[in-house]
Amino acid sequence: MSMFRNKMVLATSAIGTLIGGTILLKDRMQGAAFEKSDIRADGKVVIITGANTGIGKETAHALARRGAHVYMACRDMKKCEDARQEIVLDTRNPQVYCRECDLASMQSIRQFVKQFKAEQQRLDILINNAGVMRCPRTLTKEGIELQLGVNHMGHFLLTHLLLDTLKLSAPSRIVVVSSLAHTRGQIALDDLNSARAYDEARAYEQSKLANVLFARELARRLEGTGVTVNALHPGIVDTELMRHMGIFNSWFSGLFVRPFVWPFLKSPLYGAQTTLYAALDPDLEKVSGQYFSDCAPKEVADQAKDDRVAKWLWAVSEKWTGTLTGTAAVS
Ligand SMILES: NC(=O)c1ccc[n+]([C@@H]2O[C@H](COP(=O)([O-])OP(=O)(O)OC[C@H]3O[C@@H](n4cnc5c(N)ncnc54)[C@H](O)[C@@H]3O)[C@@H](O)[C@H]2O)c1
Repeated sequence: MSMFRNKMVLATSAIGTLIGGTILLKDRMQGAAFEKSDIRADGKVVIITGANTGIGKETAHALARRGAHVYMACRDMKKCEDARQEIVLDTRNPQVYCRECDLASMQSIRQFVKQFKAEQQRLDILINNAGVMRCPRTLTKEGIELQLGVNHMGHFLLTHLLLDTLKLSAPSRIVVVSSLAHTRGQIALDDLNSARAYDEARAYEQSKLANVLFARELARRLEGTGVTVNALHPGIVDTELMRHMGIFNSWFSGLFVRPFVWPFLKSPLYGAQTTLYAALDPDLEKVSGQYFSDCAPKEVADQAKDDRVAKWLWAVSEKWTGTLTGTAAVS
């Protein structure tokens, strides 16, 4: 009997140590918090794309708490409204708005900007956050491969249409949520639209590299305007982003993969910290063309420093989004 009791005590303390250790590890893996948490954003007008879930929702929440006027630019109005109500209830800031913006449709983006400009004279912070990862090959309304279309091209058009307002509101900021995945990315100069060959992971990595190339090229073009643009990696964050990756959504993964991966994932709250840092830290007011991770500057991959590719991508993006002509032409 006493041997049985000893075994029980041993097993209980082993389980306790395992749980305690896992929680401690999880805590350590959350990464840096944006330290200047008392910084207010009262009256600042902010647009956040993909603000109804994950990192975008936490970013919207934190900015609303700091007093900003937050425009949640989302595709799904029902989910957006649910998130908005949660944020307003918690922050008591009524200046949080849901607006439809499907980044897979140029017409939707143009309509969003038209409505926004009819309501607001200024824009202090634009946060290009929305993203889709490793989905099966799908096309946007204009025929652009979805990951490139939403993660890069849609944001390219959105930013372009808002530049005049951002310049008038200077000092103002553009924050581009990229990813560490850009380090594995290559821009397929001969098959940008993945028409000949499609690989879900490669298309995501290409789109995230495009984010960094875009941020750096735009920063160069905006020199002297008072509008800054920086890109970032939010960390590996526990969000719905992996919804298309079957391995992470099966019962098998729920039982045998997730428990082991969970301690190493940031919560969405911590995933939003580097975005908040880039959007609000006063020390970054004149910093542009940089890349951040864990609330600190970080070197980008060599292929993200290739100015010739950045210029090529810029020219193609202008053509495919119709920023010069008003009519998108994908080829
Ligand atoms: N989660 C991570 O580990 C991680 C790592 C690196 C980078 N990122 C980047 O962080 C950003 C936010 O991702 P998340 O992790 O919060 O994922 P998420 O899936 O929770 O959020 C993505 C948001 O983008 C929106 N979105 C998708 N397609 C859209 C479209 N056509 N139009 C408008 N909105 C659209 C979704 O509705 C959602 O609100 C993405 O750009 C992602 O690439 C995430």
